[in-house]
Amino acid sequence: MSIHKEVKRVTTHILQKMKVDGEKISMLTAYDYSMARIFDDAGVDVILVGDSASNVMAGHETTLPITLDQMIYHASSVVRAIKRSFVVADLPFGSYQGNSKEALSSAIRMMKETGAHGIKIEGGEEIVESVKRIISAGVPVMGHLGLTPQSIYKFGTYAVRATEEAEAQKLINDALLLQEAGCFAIVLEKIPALLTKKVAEAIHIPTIGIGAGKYADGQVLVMHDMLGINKDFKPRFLRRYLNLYDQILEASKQYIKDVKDRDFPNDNEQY
Ligand SMILES: Nc1nc(=O)c2c([nH]1)NC[C@@H]1CN(c3ccc(C(=O)N[C@@H](CCC(=O)O)C(=O)O)cc3)CN21
Ligand SMILES: CC(C)C(=O)C(=O)O
Ligand SMILES: [Mg+2]
Repeated sequence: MSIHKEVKRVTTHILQKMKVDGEKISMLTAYDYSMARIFDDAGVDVILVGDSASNVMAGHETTLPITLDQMIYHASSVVRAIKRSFVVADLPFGSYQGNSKEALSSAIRMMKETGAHGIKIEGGEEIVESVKRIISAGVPVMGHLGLTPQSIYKFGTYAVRATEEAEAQKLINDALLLQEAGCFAIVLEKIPALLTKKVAEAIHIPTIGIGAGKYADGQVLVMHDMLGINKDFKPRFLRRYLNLYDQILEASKQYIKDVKDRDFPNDNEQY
């Protein structure tokens, strides 16, 4: 037995209890071992291995190009760092939309090859059958409604979603269907705060918002955005906790200067 204090791992039951108790859920994205280790240490409840890796790790314009193999590489790296947080991995575009059997085999690959604790897929009514099939295999599923980046070309913009009554009604209905299908939580992305309030009150599972306002049961941000590594991404919903771009830029410039000036390494930094 370990001599270290055992940490209580976050489970879907604990996340459910947090909603009931009114304790807000914290979620951040991570894509690698070193960052996941810091977030787990900090006590973040959920770590999302987002397909935003396609943007922030690989430099693609959208989330569409990232593959299941690449997501598995990121998720397995994150899981190796975790002691307490609940790890959710996005299934990427093209790995689940075909049919529920394909969705199940992608979810099983993700769970088997990474050790993640659950998966997230985007969509409502159209993915309900897949959600049910994945959950019946024992895999916790997180839903994702509102701005769903994998269908960006269907909408054409990253503008706020569900501002019209019909779209808002559809979103509430989708949330109810995902709950009924067995999802343990739902991400709500870039929708009006008052619609988030309605959804959060209409369902008993936690809602986790990004650009969805204060009434969500939890919040998620992409790590590069909240740490200020992403210089040009500043939507109104984003709060920056550091300006790492500038700090890393200055540190790199200092290193370059020290090398050029023969300042590094000094006598103590060599053998
Ligand atoms: N770095 C990063 N952060 C994210 O939050 C994120 C990703 N990447 N990649 C996948 C999706 C895409 N997401 C997005 C993308 C754009 C906006 C956004 O508000 N964009 C514009 C407004 C565009 C418009 O109104 O038409 C902005 O203000 O920057 C929000 C979330 C969220 N996800
Ligand atoms: C923005 C969050 C919710 C996400 O899906 C991602 O990072 O891929
Ligand atoms: Mg995503």
